[in-house]
Amino acid sequence: MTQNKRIVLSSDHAAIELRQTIAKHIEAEGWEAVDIGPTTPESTHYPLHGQAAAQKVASGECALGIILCGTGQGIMMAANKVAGIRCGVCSDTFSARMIRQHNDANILSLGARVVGEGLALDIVDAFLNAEFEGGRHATRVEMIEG
Ligand SMILES: O=C[C@H](O)[C@H](O)[C@H](O)COP(=O)(O)O
Repeated sequence: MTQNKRIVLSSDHAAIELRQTIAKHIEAEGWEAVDIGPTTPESTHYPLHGQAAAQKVASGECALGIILCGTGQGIMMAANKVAGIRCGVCSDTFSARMIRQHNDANILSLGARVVGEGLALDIVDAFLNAEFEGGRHATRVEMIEG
């Protein structure tokens, strides 16, 4: 893993509490949480928050990102529109590990209305602690980038 330990977090209104819990959890594990909100519960638009987090990863300011909405799906779609972003939605730890190892994903998306807190934290740990394997997977990731 890179020396950059900054992990950007963002969500829409559906996932504020879980996002803040994840931020505290990863800080306790030695990562630097860059939580870009929102912090108030008013209804908001997930594309804004997905794209804001994606920009921080694409620019190199943050090494990786964790984004959340109700299902994780809409905010993932928005993040993946930013060049250089590979974001997957995960509801299990195997997928969270594999999107790093095989797909070199740089953002994890979670659905706060899908997974409970305990599982979400395990998924986050699986994602952050996995490493891209390179080799044949690098060839395929380059093909995604076009
Ligand atoms: O993919 C979209 C997300 O799940 C949103 O969090 C969800 O659509 C928000 O729904 P609502 O406005 O009913 O809270």
